[in-house]
Amino acid sequence: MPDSDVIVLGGGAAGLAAASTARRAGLRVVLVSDGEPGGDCTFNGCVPSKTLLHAAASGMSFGDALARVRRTVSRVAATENDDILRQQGIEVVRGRARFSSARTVSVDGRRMTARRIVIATGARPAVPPIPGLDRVPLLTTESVFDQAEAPGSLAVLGAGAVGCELAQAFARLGVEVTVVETEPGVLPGLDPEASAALSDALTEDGVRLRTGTTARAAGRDGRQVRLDLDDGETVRADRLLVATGRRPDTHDLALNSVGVRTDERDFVLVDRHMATSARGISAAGDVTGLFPHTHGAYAMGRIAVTAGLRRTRRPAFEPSSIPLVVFTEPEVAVVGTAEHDLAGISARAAYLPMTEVDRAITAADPRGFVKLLAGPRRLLGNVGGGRVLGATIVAERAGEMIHEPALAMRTGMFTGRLAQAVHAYPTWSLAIQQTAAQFVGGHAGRVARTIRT
Ligand SMILES: Cc1cc2nc3c(=O)[nH]c(=O)nc-3n(C[C@H](O)[C@H](O)[C@H](O)COP(=O)(O)OP(=O)(O)OC[C@H]3O[C@@H](n4cnc5c(N)ncnc54)[C@H](O)[C@@H]3O)c2cc1C
Ligand SMILES: NC(=O)c1ccc[n+]([C@@H]2O[C@H](COP(=O)([O-])OP(=O)(O)OC[C@H]3O[C@@H](n4cnc5c(N)ncnc54)[C@H](O)[C@@H]3O)[C@@H](O)[C@H]2O)c1
Repeated sequence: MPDSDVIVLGGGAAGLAAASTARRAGLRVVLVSDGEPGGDCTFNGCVPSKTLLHAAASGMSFGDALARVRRTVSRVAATENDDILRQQGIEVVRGRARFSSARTVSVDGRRMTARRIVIATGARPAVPPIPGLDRVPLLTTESVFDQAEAPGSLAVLGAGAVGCELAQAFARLGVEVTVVETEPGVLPGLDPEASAALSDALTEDGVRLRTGTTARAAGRDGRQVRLDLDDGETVRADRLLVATGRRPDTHDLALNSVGVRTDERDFVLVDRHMATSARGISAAGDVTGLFPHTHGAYAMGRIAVTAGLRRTRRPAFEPSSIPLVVFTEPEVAVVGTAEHDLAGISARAAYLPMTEVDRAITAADPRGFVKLLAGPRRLLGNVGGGRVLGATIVAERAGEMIHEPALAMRTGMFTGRLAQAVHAYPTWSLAIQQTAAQFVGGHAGRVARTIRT
């Protein structure tokens, strides 16, 4: 008889979701984590970065902003600590886990068995193999929020979500920021217009953007860090933040020994139900590389447990209608497919600049736009304006506005329905109705255009 029904490895968003879902289903659960419950989101990710952005936007000093970050992290951490988990009936074991067999895990010499095991060990910052980088002091998201004093200048390697959010926050806190990004624009992979709009916003905040180039070498110049770029330029800064993506935390789990397959970057391979290649072992969250955001990790953690309990109608992870938000100002929010990924589908795009949205005008920040993409439904074609395939929004409140198109996608709603639903005036969300109206007639002289692929 195994010691428990489920062992969850990792106490981040995915692990906490898996453990509480299993507990609610009446299962005996052990949560093993070598870090505090809450994981990256609470301690190194969403919570400190959003607090820092907010503090920087409200004009706080560097010292006050960092103090606020520490207080906020403690407050959030207090809602999910070991005691609270134990009160829910979850056994918490602190330490680093390793598989001994497909049903056995060892933690510091203690062996535990279970019917099912969920791997939710997350990811860590990945440092690229740039010559000299291993010999300079560098910050990652695991150390950037611990700085006691403001650096005079900061070089940021990578302009993904971390690079853009933290570049804006530090620039607003009075730090001279230079961002170096290999790809031609910031937030590569997203709609190029969103990337351009965010580049403009970061530049307005005083961030120097060096895109389409990378560091070929790193070194020190006195007390400063030096990056020699491919294009011949040299960037010097007091501190260097490496924000070039993540690698899964799988290296010492002994996954091979239990038949859990990983991809070429060591992310755990799973099916739609979060099952790995080894029977009885599931995985969830950043360790799968599927949708590296807290709400995705949480959804995967729940599915990893519930799918294992059912033989029919097993829940599946569907990232295609889950939104993501980059919390810069303006915010960038995305759901579904981007226009450049619509090859082979006869689709239409509707576009509304925020300069034509009264709420944005009254807020004196008409930066950004709403773009909705819609395509024909099977049998019904473009009747009712077609179904929503994706949305990109750049706006002060884009992170709130994106949930309407996300819900439309999730429920297979026609764009005509979004256009028919009377929205309150003057809200940011009214822009969604006005954009959707372009698929079924038009709005203020604008009509949806056919996308040429
Ligand atoms: C700066 C930053 C900002 C972010 N902002 C956002 C945001 O605004 N919104 C959003 O949705 N997402 C954001 N993210 C992403 C989000 O933080 C992650 O997607 C999320 O934390 C992933 O959760 P997880 O449970 O998969 O992994 P983690 O939170 O990394 O948890 C994994 C846990 O497992 C433990 N562990 C690892 N190996 C072992 C082992 N062998 N044995 C025992 N325990 C182990 C680790 O210590 C850790 O506690 C941000 C990330 C960063 C870095
Ligand atoms: N708001 C959010 O939801 C949010 C915020 C922050 C982070 N996150 C998540 O955290 C994770 C880490 O974020 P991230 O921004 O570090 O990773 P990322 O993968 O999103 O972006 C990394 C960027 O670094 C660039 N890059 C890679 N190597 C480089 C090099 N040698 N020189 C210059 N540029 C280089 C890439 O082209 C890319 O643009 C991601 O999964 C992200 O989704 C989410």
